[in-house]
Amino acid sequence: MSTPYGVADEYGVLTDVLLCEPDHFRWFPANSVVEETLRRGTAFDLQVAKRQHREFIEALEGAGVTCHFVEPDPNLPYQVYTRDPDVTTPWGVMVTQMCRPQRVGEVAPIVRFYQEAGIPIWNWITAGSLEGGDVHLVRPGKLMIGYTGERTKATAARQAASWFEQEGWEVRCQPFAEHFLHMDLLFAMAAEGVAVACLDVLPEECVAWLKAQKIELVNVPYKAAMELGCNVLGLGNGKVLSTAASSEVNAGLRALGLEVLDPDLTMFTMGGGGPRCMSMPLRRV
Ligand SMILES: NC(=O)NCCC[C@H](N)C(=O)O
Repeated sequence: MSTPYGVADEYGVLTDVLLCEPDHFRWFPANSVVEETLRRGTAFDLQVAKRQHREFIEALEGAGVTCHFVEPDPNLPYQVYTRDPDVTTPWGVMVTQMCRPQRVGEVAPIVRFYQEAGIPIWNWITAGSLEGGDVHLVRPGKLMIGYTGERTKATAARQAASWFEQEGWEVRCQPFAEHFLHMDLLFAMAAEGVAVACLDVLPEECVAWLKAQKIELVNVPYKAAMELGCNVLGLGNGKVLSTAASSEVNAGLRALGLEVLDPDLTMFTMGGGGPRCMSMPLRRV
């Protein structure tokens, strides 16, 4: 690796991560999860969100991860989901292209962060929108990009795929239904060769491809997936960051011998994003 930053998979020991404080976080209808939250009339509470985000940081720091922060911008209510405007690769950052008008501006503080940190920009998506929640480095050399045609367009998925393929990677571009927002509502790596997956929904050919990569899948039922049960963050060293509400998923991961950290993150999961959406790994070893 030519720089001290870079990520080739989702389970090497996480040393550095990019977050954003939820100073300007609020819910607005942007996806099926938050639409359901609003339909139920659940009250948003910024103080609770701030307290939960602090617990999230404490869990990461307790696991030895250094947290870096992008500058919060009052115009960007979903900036806390740092997964989406960028993807760290072994060669530098791939800056993505956000779909929703309310999130397009996230590119500015993200790029400013990388420039100031001296982390190189490797590539920049130009072929339509692509959001980081759809990009999964399942093993070094094996990438899956989900696309619904909404948040991530097929053209943009192919553009990203071509850059990874030029580096010798195998890339699977996987279509799925728009209702599920990002692939990381249905699937995420938890540890080497272990992922959580909503088998009710993931297309069969996708499940077959993951199994061919020798990935064991911990099933997450539909209802739990819509509560962000799949949205875990692998920390390496046998640790995984999930949430307190995902008790069945956590039990499944513990049964495989993994240590599960489970802060309460309901203010964020009810907005459509969990631990994976709220973090962009900058370096794994
Ligand atoms: N990777 C993710 O799934 N990110 C969550 C984004 C949630 C945010 N409320 C959005 O709709 O864009």
